[in-house]
Amino acid sequence: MDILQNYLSSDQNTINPLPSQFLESESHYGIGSFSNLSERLHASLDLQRIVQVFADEVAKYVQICGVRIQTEAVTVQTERFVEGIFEHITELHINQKSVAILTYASYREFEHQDLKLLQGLQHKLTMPVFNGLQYYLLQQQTVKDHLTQLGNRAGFDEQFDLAIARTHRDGQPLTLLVIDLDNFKRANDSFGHDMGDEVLKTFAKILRRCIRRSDLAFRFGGDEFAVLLNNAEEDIAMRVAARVQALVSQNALMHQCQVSASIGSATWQLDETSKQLFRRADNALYHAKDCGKNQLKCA
Ligand SMILES: Nc1nc2c(ncn2[C@@H]2O[C@H](COP(=O)(O)OP(=O)(O)OP(=O)(O)O)[C@@H](O)[C@H]2O)c(=O)[nH]1
Repeated sequence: MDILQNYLSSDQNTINPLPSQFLESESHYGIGSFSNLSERLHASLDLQRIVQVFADEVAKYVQICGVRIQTEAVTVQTERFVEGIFEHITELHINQKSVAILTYASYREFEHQDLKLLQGLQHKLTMPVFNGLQYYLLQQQTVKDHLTQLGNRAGFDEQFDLAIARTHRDGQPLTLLVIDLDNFKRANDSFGHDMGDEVLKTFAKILRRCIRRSDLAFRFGGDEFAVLLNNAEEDIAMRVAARVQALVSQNALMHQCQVSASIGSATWQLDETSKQLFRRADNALYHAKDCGKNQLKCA
C-alpha cells in the first residue's frame, strides 16, 4: 500500500488505532505484538527491505511519511521518503554502541504517545539492522578495491551490466572512461612501492572529486581505472577528463612522480554489448597512449 497516499487521505483521528492502555504497558510490545514484526524483520538481510517492513508497520499506528537509517557505511530510507516538516531522530544501540541513526519524518508533530509507541517498536529493529549492516559490509568487501576504496573489477562488471540495462530501458546516455596512469612503473621504480601506492590512492581521490555522486569509479588493478558516467555523452566525458588532468597536474605528489593520466572514452550506442563498448573505450585509450600520453581520446 502507498503509505504516503494512505496518510494524505486519512483522518488524523483514525491514524493511531491503539487504545491508550496499550501504550502504557511495555509488556504489550513483547513477542507476538505488532503482527510478528520481529519475525518479519529477521526474515531479511537486505537493509532496504528491513527499513520498508519496519516503516509499513509503524505507519499503521503513527502518521509518518518516511523512515531513514544512517550508518557510517550506508544510508537507507523508505522508497518514497519525504522530508516531512517534523522529524524524530533516535539512535539504535547494542551494548551502548551505536548501530545506526534512525529518523522518522512526519507532517505532524510527534506526540508523547507516538514516541512511546515508536520506542516499543524500534528495539525490534536493532538486531535486524545490525545483521543487515554486517551483510552489506561483507558484500562491499567483494566489490571494493582495498587500496583505493574504489570499486574493483568485480564491482565494475556488476555495475557495468546494470548501467547498460538501465540505458537500454531509459534511453539515457552512458559513457565509459578507461584510464591508465602514465609512467607509473618509473615512479614505482624510482620512489618505491609505498610511494607508488600513495600515487594510486591520490589518483583515486582526484577521480572521486571529478565525478558526480551518480557516477561510479573503479580500479581494475595496477594503474588501470574506469569510470561510468551516467546520463552523460562525449561533452561530459571531455569536461571530466579535463578536470582529472588539471587536478593531476596540480597535485604535488603526482608532479613529483611525473605521473599523468591517459583516458579513452566511448559512449554507448544502441544495441551495443558491454564488451563492445569496453573495447571501443580501450582502443581509444591505446590511441591516447600512442599519441603521446596525458590526453583524452574519444572513440
Ligand atoms: N605501487 C603499486 N604498484 C603496482 C600495483 N599494482 C601494479 N603495480 C605496478 O604498476 C606498474 C604498471 O605498469 P605499466 O602500466 O606498464 O607502467 P607505466 O609506466 O604506467 O606504463 P605506461 O602506461 O606505458 O606509461 C607495474 O610496475 C606494476 O608492478 C600496486 O598495487 N601498487
